Amino acid sequence: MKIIHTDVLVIGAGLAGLRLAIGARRRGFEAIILSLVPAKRSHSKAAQGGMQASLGNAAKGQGDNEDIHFEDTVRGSDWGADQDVVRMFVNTAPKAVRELAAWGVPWTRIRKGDREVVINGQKVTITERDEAEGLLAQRDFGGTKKWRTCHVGDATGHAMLTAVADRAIAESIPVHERTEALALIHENGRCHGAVVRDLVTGELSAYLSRATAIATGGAGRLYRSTTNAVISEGIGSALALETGCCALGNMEAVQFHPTAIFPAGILVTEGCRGDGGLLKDADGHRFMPDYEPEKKELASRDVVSRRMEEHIRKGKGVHSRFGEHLWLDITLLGEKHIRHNLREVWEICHYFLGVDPVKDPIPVRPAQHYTMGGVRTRSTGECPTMRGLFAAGEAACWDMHGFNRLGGNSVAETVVAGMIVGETVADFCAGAGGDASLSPALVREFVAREQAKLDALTTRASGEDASAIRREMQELMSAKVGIFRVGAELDEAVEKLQALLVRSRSIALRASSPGANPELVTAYRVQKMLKLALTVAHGAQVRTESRGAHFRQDHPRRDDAQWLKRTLATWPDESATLPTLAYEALDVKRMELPPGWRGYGAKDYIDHPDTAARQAEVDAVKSRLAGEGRLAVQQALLPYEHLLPEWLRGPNERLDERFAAPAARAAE
Ligand SMILES: Cc1cc2nc3c(=O)[nH]c(=O)nc-3n(C[C@H](O)[C@H](O)[C@H](O)COP(=O)(O)OP(=O)(O)OC[C@H]3O[C@@H](n4cnc5c(N)ncnc54)[C@H](O)[C@@H]3O)c2cc1C
Repeated sequence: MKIIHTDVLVIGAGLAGLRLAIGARRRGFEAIILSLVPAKRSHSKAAQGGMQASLGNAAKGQGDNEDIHFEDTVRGSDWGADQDVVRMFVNTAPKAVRELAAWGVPWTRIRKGDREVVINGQKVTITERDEAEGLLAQRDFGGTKKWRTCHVGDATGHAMLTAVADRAIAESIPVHERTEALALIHENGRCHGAVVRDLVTGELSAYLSRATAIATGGAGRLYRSTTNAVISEGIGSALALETGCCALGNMEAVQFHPTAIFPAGILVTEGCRGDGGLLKDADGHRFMPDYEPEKKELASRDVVSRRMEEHIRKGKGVHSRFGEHLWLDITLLGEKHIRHNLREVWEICHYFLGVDPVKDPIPVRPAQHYTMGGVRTRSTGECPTMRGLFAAGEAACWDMHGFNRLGGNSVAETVVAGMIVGETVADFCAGAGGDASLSPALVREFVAREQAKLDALTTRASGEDASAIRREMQELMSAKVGIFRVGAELDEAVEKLQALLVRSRSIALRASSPGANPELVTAYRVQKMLKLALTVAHGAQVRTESRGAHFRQDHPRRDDAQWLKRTLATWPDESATLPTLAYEALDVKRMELPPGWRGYGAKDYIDHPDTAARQAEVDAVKSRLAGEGRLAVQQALLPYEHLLPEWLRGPNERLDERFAAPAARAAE
């Protein structure tokens, strides 16, 4: 048995895993990163539209700051987010975007003077300030009050991942690609690393580490229709779940993106609507202003996706041989803008659809896009119930997005979380927590257990078909645990998923090769995916309210009185067919932004009993400190800086502040 030792084992080589490993390496610790694919093929590469950071450079972003980004994110989350984490995030995002610029990300820059843009369907001229010439540009995105999304055309993830992966190479961090973590090695609430399968040879090894971090991305492939890559199967989250003691947070919070190309499910970025694209129905009518007069196409994703499906249900969808869809019309942006700022969109439409978006509308319908839930951690990234285990990025629930993530906040989260959690991991390795004694027998036992599971699959003479089970799971999730949910259908979904899980325990293969064998991979992954699917469906079944992306037709109101809490799902034991659910209350008395109306979507919610008192306190602090500037008010309401590593504390500089009169600056 091969045993590999390292200080830090990072499972996942997307933006979050790479940035986390760089942080630990810079503090002097050895790190190894595992990845199913070469690092630069990780799913982060697919991010198109951009990264939110409140720089306030662009004319339409003027006046932006951390407070506005904070409010947008908390409202976007439908008050599900941890406000400490959101504060840490909004303060660090501008630093992260600048770090990436220094690492070579060719951010789209501002050119001073007049330029024509499309706002609310109209061509408008805006003037970029002289002093902003050459600074990072921002575009508009959904659910935001300011233009805040920094981007590299519409290939932002590509540029970011290339730069961060190159930085990891420069820091001499090895990526063991085409390897897959199958199980965490743990004992008495202490993680010691993972059992890892070589996807080419099939050989199992033990990777032993002082600290282990899960950064394995989302679980989109639980659904049939998703914008996610084929490797986004949520396996890292399942590894934590299978320990029996780590919880997954808010798994029922699943995002559906409004503009997936129909029927392929490939994403066209929110940047299309941010730049002025319109949603239209079968009659060519722009319908979003009818539902959302304030934010129109740029309400948050959960709201727009629901409105689109509602409109299709009213008979306004476009009929095609694959089913119904709506149109995304970006023709009004003009060829120059599309070929320059939305080049990937043009190419995707051209090559995958045979549609020229310069001249023709794009067929779209919402599809699964993002996993808000994940491995529950503290605000600094460590798992509260397993020492030595950490998580970051889409696989984690630390919990920045609550029940709905804003566009552009995910790639920003990956690098910010990498910066913060990388420090937590390094602190852990440097402190007493980094020492752990481990018996060789335990390692042998974990490896043998995984080998036995694989052997059972490759030697069983007859049994269930792994691909068929997986397809049934995906169909079920899309049909019954989608955008609109209802109790009876969720009951049915849970029951059928349980039956599929039982069937998956007797899968037999046609190809029994223990090495490179896609059928074997499907077989062992689907067993884990079904457990995840059950955390989603059962969480949705029990949560009898609507919040963000979790919408119950039979319970359409947000109910803060009963449900202002985070779902924690654990898996009791290998024979179980249902997760155990527990709940963690969110503390309204500490909230900087107490629950209220989001500014879009339904205005109909049940208040938490503490909301009115906390709102009165917040108002009193704001009026008492009115003359002392926003930072003083913020500190009084929710002190969070102690949670950040020292080098990430402190305010961010902005153009407005640099050019402001000294008196005004002091007040800031
Ligand atoms: C089409 C698309 C466009 C998007 N555009 C944007 C955007 O414009 N702005 C934005 O903010 N967000 C966007 N997002 C979301 C964002 O891209 C992702 O949430 C984010 O990049 C996830 O990064 P990550 O590092 O957490 O995971 P990933 O980049 O998904 O990386 C996961 C890594 O884990 C590895 N892995 C998985 N399982 C295992 C295992 N068992 N063992 C070993 N390795 C494993 C994989 O190989 C991979 O290296 C988009 C998402 C999609 C689908």
